Amino acid sequence: MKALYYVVRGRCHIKIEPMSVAIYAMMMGMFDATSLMGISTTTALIFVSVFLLVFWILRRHLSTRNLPPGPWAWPLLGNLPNLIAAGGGEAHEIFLRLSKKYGPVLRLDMVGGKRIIVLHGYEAISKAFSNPLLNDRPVSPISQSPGIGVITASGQGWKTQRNLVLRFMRDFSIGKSGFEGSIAQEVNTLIQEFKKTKGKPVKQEYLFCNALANIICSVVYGTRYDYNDPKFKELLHHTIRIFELLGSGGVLFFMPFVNVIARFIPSLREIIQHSKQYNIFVDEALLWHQADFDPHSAPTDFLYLCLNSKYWTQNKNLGMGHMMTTSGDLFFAGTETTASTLRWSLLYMMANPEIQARVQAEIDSVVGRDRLPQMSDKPNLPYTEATILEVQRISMILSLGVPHKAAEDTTLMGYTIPKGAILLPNFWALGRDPEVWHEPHLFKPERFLDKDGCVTRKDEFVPFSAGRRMCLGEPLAKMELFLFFTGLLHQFTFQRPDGAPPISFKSTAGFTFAPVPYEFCAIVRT
Ligand code: HEM
Repeated sequence: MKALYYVVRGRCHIKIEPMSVAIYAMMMGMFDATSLMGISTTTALIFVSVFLLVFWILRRHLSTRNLPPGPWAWPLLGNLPNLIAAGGGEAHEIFLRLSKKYGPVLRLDMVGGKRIIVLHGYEAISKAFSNPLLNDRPVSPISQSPGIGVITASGQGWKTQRNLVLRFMRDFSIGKSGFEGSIAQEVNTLIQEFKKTKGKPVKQEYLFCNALANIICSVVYGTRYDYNDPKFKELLHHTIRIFELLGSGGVLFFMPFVNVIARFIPSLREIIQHSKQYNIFVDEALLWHQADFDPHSAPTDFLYLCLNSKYWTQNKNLGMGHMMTTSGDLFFAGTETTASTLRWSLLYMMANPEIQARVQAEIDSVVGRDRLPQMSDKPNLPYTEATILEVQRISMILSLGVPHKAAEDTTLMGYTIPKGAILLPNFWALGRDPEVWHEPHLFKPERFLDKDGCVTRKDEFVPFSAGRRMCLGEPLAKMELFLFFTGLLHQFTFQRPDGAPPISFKSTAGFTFAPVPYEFCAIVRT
C-alpha cells in the first residue's frame, strides 16, 4: 500500500491524501478478493458504497467540530430535506423557525456541501459584520458582469472600489444638501405623473423605479430619461426582473454547480439574459462617454470619472471592467431598494388611513400648502420621520441582506466559521423580533418616538446593515425616502380603489422584499 502511495504521488505530481490512497488500495484489494472469494460485483459495489458513505460521514463529522449548530446534513443533499420539511413560507421565515431550535448562529449545508451561516439577532449580526474576516463577498460563477464591482469585490479590491465610490459621492454631494435639487426635480415629475391618473385606480409598480433610476442615472451615466422612453422602460424591466428572480439573499446565484445547471433552469437562464441586456446599455453609455471625453475637464458623472485615468491607472485593483460593473452596482443598489420601500409606504398608508391623515396634518402645519417639503423641515416633522422608519422596520426590504463570505477560518460567538462559508443576516427576523419590538406585527410609528415626541432609534434598527460593509448609499436613500414620501403625501391621499382586493402585505420573494403589485388611487389634495 505504501509503495502504491509513493508510485501514484511520484508519477502524477499531485498531492494525494494518504487516506484517499488507503481507500483506493482497499478497493483494489477488495476487488482482488472478490475474484478469489467468488463475491459478485454487485455485492462488492454495495460494500464500497457503504464504506464510502461511512467515510464521508466520518470526514464530515471531523471537519464540523465546533461549527455552529444546525440540523444534521444528508450526504450530497445537505439540509435540503430539512428545509423542505421545515414547512412553507419564505426563506427568512424558515430560517427563523430553525433558529428557534438551533440558536442565533445557524449552520446549514447546501446541496454539494457548501456551508451557509444564517445570523439571527443584533448580537450575532453586529459581531459578525465587525469582524474583518467576515466581510468578503461570494461571487457567482454565472455573473455576466465585465468585472467585480464594489458590491461583490473582496479584500483590497473592495477597499479601493469603496473608497472610489465614497469619493465620487462626496465630490458630487450625493446625499448632501447640495443634491436636494436633483431629487426635488424627480419628486415633481412623479407628482405630475400621479396627477395624470386623475384619482382613477392605477397599478404602477414602475413609477417609483422610473423616478429613483433617473436620480442614479443622472449622476452615474449623466442622463435622465422620459418615463415613456422605450429604452428606459426596457432597462427598468431588466432590473426589476433580475431582483425578482434572484430570490432573497440572492441565493439562487450561489447554488452549487450553478454554472452547470444554469442552462436547464428557466429562471437562471432569464437572469443571464437580463444581465446581458443590461451590459449592452452600460457598453453604449461608455461609448458615448468615450466619444466626447475631455481629460482636462472635471468629470460630470461617474463614467467620466472612470475614464479619467488619474483616478485609476495607478491602482492595479481598478480597471475599466471593474469600474463599469461598479456603475451597474450603483444603479441596481440605488433603484429597486428605495423604490420598493416607497411602494411599501403607500401600501401602509392605504391600510392605515388615520396614520396617513396624521402625517398629512403634521406636514401641513409645518410646511403649509404653498410649497413642497424640504430637508430643512425634517427636524420639525418627527411623526412623519417615525412613520418612514416604521415602514423600513416592518418591510425590511433586504430581508436576508447581501451575502457575506468568510475570508479565513475565524470564530463568532464561540463557534468556528470556516473559510468560504456564506453568511446571511436575517434582517427580516430582527425587524420583527418581539424581544426588541413590542407587538412587532403592528404598524406603529410611535415606537420611534420618545416621551417628548422626538425621534429615537434602537441599536437593533439596522435596515442598512452594520459594520464595515454597510450600505454606501444610506445618506442618499434617507434623503430620497423623506422627499418622495413627504412630497407625495403633501399632494395626494392614497386609497384602495372600491372593489379592489383586500390589501395584502405579501412580497414578491425576490432579492428585495418588494410588495406584490397593487392598485391604488392617488386623490389630489386641495
Ligand atoms: C432604502 C434603501 C436602501 C436600503 C434599505 C439599503 C440596504 C443595504 C444593505 C442591507 C446592504 C448590504 C450591506 C452589507 O453587506 O452588510 C447595502 C449595500 C449597498 N448599498 Fe444599499 N440600501 C439602500 C439604498 C441604496 C442606495 C440609494 C444606494 C446608492 C447608490 C446603495 C448602495 C449600496 C452599495 C454600493 C452597497 C454595497 C456596499 C459594499 O459592499 O461595500 N444602497 N445596502
